[in-house]
Amino acid sequence: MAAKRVLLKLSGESLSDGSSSISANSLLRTVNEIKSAVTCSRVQLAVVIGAGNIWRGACKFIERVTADKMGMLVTVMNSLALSDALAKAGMKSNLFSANGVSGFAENFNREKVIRCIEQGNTTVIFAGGTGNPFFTTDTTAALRAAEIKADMLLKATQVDGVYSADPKKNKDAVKFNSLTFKEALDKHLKIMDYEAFSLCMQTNISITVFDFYKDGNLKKVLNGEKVGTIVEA
Ligand SMILES: Nc1ncnc2c1ncn2[C@@H]1O[C@H](COP(=O)(O)OP(=O)(O)OP(=O)(O)O)[C@@H](O)[C@H]1O
Ligand SMILES: O=c1ccn([C@@H]2O[C@H](COP(=O)(O)O)[C@@H](O)[C@H]2O)c(=O)[nH]1
Repeated sequence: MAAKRVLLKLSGESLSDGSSSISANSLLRTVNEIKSAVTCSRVQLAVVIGAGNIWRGACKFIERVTADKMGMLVTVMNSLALSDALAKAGMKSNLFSANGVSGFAENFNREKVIRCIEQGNTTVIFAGGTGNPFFTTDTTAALRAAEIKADMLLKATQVDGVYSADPKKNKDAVKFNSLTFKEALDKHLKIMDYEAFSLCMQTNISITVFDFYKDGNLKKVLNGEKVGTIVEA
């Protein structure tokens, strides 16, 4: 059976314990979840990590474009942390960044990335967002998934799937086991932004939204078990 090519979107919070933005324990847990999942399944893994643990891109004294650049830079920091923690756990990774962050990461180059993924035995990490302001790392994940022709996008988050409304704000929200891209877009479900859903719809890459904080869930998703919510055509 051919290896599945998977784009895993981690939130910045996966590196944080709440009191410190990047905590050793959270990094270790995240890496252990990845390691135990990839060692038990045939998978070519690429990762995009958000910046919500450090920067959310808003401040009245900072222009939106500047704030967005800061957010993209934070994803470089988080990616560097993840890359080192993977290395400590004995896992190889290759870090590519949008825009030049010379000396910190290699520039994103699609052909090189695909060669790297095909050689296997590495986790490719995409830093620096799309390289453009006004976007998010969810959209980055959808974009990179399309560029590398991923089979699926996994959104690792703090909720156990897609709900009719934000379950953290609405106790009556109802969970979907599955839904179509069109439904997700029409219902304005804010678990991911419009651009990310729309790009995955155009490229026919399914999205699985699952609770990353339940131990073993990533492994279950990669092994094809029904976890979370799947959004597909
Ligand atoms: N319809 C919905 N179904 C499920 N969750 C939803 C929905 N609408 C909004 N949410 C919220 O979306 C959040 C998604 O968070 P996500 O994992 O993207 O973290 P983030 O804060 O954006 O991370 P980062 O900025 O680091 O990428 C969930 O915590 C959830 O509360
Ligand atoms: O392509 C991109 C990606 C991200 N940004 C900015 O970075 C922050 C952090 O990303 P999250 O997805 O919210 O974790 C985002 O809010 C934007 O400000 C960007 O401009 N372009």
